[in-house]
Amino acid sequence: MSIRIGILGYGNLGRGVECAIKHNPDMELVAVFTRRDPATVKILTDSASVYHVDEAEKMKDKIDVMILCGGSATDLPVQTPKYAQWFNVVDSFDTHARVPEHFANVDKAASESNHVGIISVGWDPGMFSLNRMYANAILTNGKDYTFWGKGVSQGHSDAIRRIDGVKDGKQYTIPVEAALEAVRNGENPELTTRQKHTRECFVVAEEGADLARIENEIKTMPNYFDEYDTTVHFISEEELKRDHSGIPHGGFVIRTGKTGWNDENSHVIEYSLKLDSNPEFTSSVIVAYARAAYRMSQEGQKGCKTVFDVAPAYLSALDGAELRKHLL
Ligand SMILES: NC(=O)C1=CN([C@@H]2O[C@H](COP(=O)(O)OP(=O)(O)OC[C@H]3O[C@@H](n4cnc5c(N)ncnc54)[C@H](OP(=O)(O)O)[C@@H]3O)[C@@H](O)[C@H]2O)C=CC1
Ligand SMILES: N[C@@H](C[C@H]1CC(C(=O)O)=NO1)C(=O)O
Repeated sequence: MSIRIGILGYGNLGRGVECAIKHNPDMELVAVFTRRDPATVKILTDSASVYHVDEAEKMKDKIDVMILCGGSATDLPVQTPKYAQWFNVVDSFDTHARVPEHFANVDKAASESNHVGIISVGWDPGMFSLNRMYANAILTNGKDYTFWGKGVSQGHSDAIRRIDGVKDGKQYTIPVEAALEAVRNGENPELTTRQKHTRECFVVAEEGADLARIENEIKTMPNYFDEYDTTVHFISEEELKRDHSGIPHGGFVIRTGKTGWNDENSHVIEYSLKLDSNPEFTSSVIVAYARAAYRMSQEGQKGCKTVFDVAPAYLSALDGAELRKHLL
C-alpha cells in the first residue's frame, strides 16, 4: 500500500514535493492544501485535488504524512504544531535561532496526538546538519566551517517577500572569497558570521511603497540579515523574471581535525552540494523523511524528531539485503 502524502502550502517547495513524489513509487499524492482560493491553484497531479487548508482536518484519516511547505519566517511556526494535532508531519523549518522553540511546540502537539513530527529537514538544516554532527563525533579534535552559495536562499527570499510593500524578491548568499581561501589553505581561521558571507537582495516593490523603509527592514531583520553585510536592489517584475528566474544553490561543510598521540596526523571531512534547483533538491530530502515519519509512526513512535533522531534505514525505499547493497 502506498504512503499517502498531503502537501500544505503550494509554493516553490510545494511544487518540488509534488514532483519528488513522482520519483518515489511507494508514495502517492492525495491532496494539496492552500490558504488561497483552491480554484486559483493549479497542480500537475491528475489523481490529487486542491483544497483550502480549512478542509485538512476532515482528511486526517486519508493522509499518512502531511508535508508542510510554508515559509519558515511566519508560516511554519504556526502551521507545523497546528497540523501535528491531526497528522504525521515533516517540515523544513530553517530559522536556526528559533529551532528550540519550534521543537518544543511541535513535540507537545505530536506527543499528545500520537504523531511523529520531523522538523528542519532539507539541506541546511538537514543534510549539512548530519554531516556537521558526524564530522564532530568522529574528529573530536578539529574545526569546522559551513559555506553556502553563491545561490538563492529560499528562507531569506521568503523572509523578504513577507515585508509590507514587497511584491516579490530573491536573495543571493555569496561566500567571501578570502574566507573560503583561508579555510581551503588549512589556516583554520576564526571567522565571524559577517566575514563568511554577504547577502544580495533583488526586490520588486509595490507601487508607491517606501523603499527606504523596506531596505532598512531587510538589513536589520533578526535571524536573517542583521549579522551580514547586505545590499538591496529595487528592480521591476520583468527584470526579476528575466534575470533571476532560477533557484540554484549549494555549498559545503568542511571539518579538519587531528589524530595521533601528538596530533601528528591531519584529516579533512568534506560534504558538498551543487544544486540546479534548491527547492527540488530540498523536496527530495523531505520526501525521504516523509517515508521515515510514516514508518516510525507505524512502529508507535511519537513526538518531535530531527534528522539526528532518524536511523538512515528509515529513509530508504529498500530494505534487508537490497538495502545492504549500499554498504559496498
Ligand atoms: N532546510 C532547508 O534546507 C531548506 C528550507 N527551506 C524552507 O522552505 C520554505 C519555503 O520556501 P518556498 O517554497 O521557496 O517559499 P514560497 O514563498 O514559494 O512559499 C511559501 C508559501 O507561500 C504561499 N505562496 C506561494 N506562492 C504564492 C503566491 N503566488 N501567492 C500567494 N501565496 C503564495 C504558499 O502558501 P499557500 O499555498 O497556503 O498560499 C507557500 O506555502 C522557506 O521559507 C525555507 O525556510 C527552503 C529550502 C531549503
Ligand atoms: N535554508 C536555506 C538552505 C541553506 C542556504 C542558506 C543561505 O543561503 O543562507 N542557508 O541554508 C534555504 O532556505 O535555501
